[in-house]
Amino acid sequence: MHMDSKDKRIEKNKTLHASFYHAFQGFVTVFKEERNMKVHVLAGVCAVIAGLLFKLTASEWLWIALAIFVVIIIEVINTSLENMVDLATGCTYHPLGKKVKDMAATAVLISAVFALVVGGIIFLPKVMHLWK
Ligand SMILES: Nc1ncnc2c1ncn2[C@@H]1O[C@H](COP(=O)(O)OP(=O)(O)OP(=O)(O)O)[C@@H](O)[C@H]1O
Repeated sequence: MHMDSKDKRIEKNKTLHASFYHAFQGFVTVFKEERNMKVHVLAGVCAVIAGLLFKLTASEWLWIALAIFVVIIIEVINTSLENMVDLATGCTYHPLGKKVKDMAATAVLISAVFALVVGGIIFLPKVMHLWK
């Protein structure tokens, strides 16, 4: 959970470039530190490849894109909350820390189920059709 950044400044971003740079750094940190994020990104890449192979319609692509982005956004928020809990508790046990982390994990789980449902509705009939 420890992040050793060379960038120690704490003032507000002064340029759009700096805002984008720090937002990108946030994504890189979640990707490096959270195994689940790697799984989500891999699943998203697989869905995009499958979408290209099955030549999805525009509305099907919109649902797939929504599912991919929702899961990734919730995972970023989950990781952010986990870090906040560790910061607030000093990585010691606290019942409220447990509540926050468990609820954030629930949000990730619900978003992943949503993505599975969307993927199932779009891809399952196409896969069944291939087998016929
Ligand atoms: N400071 C704490 N106080 C109380 N319980 C905690 C605390 N830190 C972690 N836990 C418990 O351990 C679980 C796992 O916490 P951890 O920080 O390892 O999350 P994680 O394994 O990275 O979760 P996820 O798989 O959602 O990314 C939490 O859901 C919570 O139940």
